[in-house]
Amino acid sequence: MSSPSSTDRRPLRVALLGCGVVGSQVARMLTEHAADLAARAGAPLELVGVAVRDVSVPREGVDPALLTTDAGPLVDAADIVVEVMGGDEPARGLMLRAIAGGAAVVTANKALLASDGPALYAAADEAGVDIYFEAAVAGAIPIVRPVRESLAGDYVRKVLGIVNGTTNYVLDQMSTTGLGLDEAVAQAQQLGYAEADPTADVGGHDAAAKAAILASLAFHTRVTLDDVACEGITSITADDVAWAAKTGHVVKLLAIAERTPDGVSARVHPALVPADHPLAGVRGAFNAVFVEAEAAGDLMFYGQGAGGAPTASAVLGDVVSAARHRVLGGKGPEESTYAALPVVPASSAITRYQVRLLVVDRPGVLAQVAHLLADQGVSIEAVRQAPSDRPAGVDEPSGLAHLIITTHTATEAALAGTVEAVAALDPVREITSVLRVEGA
Ligand SMILES: NC(=O)c1ccc[n+]([C@@H]2O[C@H](COP(=O)([O-])OP(=O)(O)OC[C@H]3O[C@@H](n4cnc5c(N)ncnc54)[C@H](O)[C@@H]3O)[C@@H](O)[C@H]2O)c1
Ligand SMILES: N[C@@H](CCO)C(=O)O
Ligand code: NA
Repeated sequence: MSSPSSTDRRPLRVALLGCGVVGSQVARMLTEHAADLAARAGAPLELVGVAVRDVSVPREGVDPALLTTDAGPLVDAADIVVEVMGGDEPARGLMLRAIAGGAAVVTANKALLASDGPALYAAADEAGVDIYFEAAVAGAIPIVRPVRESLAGDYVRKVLGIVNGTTNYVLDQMSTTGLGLDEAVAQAQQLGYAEADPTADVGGHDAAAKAAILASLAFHTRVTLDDVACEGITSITADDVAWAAKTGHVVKLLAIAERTPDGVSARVHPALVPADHPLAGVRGAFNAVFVEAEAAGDLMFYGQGAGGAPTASAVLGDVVSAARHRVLGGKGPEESTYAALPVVPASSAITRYQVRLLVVDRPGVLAQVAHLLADQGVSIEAVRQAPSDRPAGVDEPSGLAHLIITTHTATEAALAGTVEAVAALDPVREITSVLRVEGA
């Protein structure tokens, strides 16, 4: 007797929570690709309802009869619940309700996963249902599944990610077209990359949520948003971007998850990336995640990390995985926290600094700065001096010069302390900028 074909099987009921940038594309693809999705999943995927705030808003390609403001009963009737409404509540309560009712959950909600993921994972494990979240980190780019499954036999040492499309777009526009921060953010909003509140992008919090998720997966350790030291791009100036180019670097907002001698470090900050590093070539709103693993070596995952259709691609991949388990049995991976490594504070992270100083341009100044760094145990990799166009003052007749010092690696705490000491030196007029260097 032949096995039943995918179309003979009972349809799996899919409930969609949210029909915005991502949800509208999930709805479109579920409808347009129904036959292929049924064949791949092993059963038809039937969109049974779409929860929205306002049913009177027309949604192109979505049957208005499917729209509802009452998400609870929709969730109760579903086999697979797709949460793309974002925010904390009601998303959290609805996902827990779905799990308690035995439905699989697919979510793109990195903010919620990074703060409250453990409660959701525990509920899913207890109920024996799948919770998938590929779209939560770097949109379309397969990175959750590769780290969770493909690299499960290896040891990840470090993850360096450009995981926020909005800020990468902004930094790229600043360096190529001279566009200002606010203007570039407005463009990213129009293109559907930015969060509902773009300060989550610009302030680094969106990337920090993704760093927490990546660190948890890579190091089999529970890392939440509170563990991630976070700096955004608001202090990056046109000068920083221009000096980066002059010293052979590009400014990128990086999410970093790293195995250190004492545990695990997770942080987000702007950094100078050498122009020949693969991450330096990631332009516009594109994302990339660079993974250094013990046996695999260096890997880079690249593609569209934001936008409706790309993010919907990741969501639907997860829907198909969950559907296959419904049809064939089995279950996706559970939360893995067995290593339980200590999460170390950002001050003990090992990094390098590039410090730009404005100094009095007279003999011996460079030696004085170099001496102080040596005293503090920070070794210098490169020094560059350039004249400043700032007019000379009475006490500095020979004028001022820029001094750009790139250090070798040291702890964040040692480097920060050294910068403070340098700032107090007599010939130092100003610390113009301090940026970390990563990827070298
Ligand atoms: N836009 C992207 O590029 C992108 C990429 C990856 C992940 N995400 C994540 O996907 C999720 C959705 O993002 P988006 O850009 O589609 O957002 P959006 O603001 O465009 O859409 C949200 C939708 O959810 C609905 N909604 C919100 N609160 C609701 C409530 N209380 N009841 C009923 N409906 C409600 C809204 O009406 C809207 O239809 C977020 O978690 C976001 O972080 C977005
Ligand atoms: N606002 C996010 C969306 C993807 O998570 C970004 O700009 O990358
Ligand atoms: Na992804």
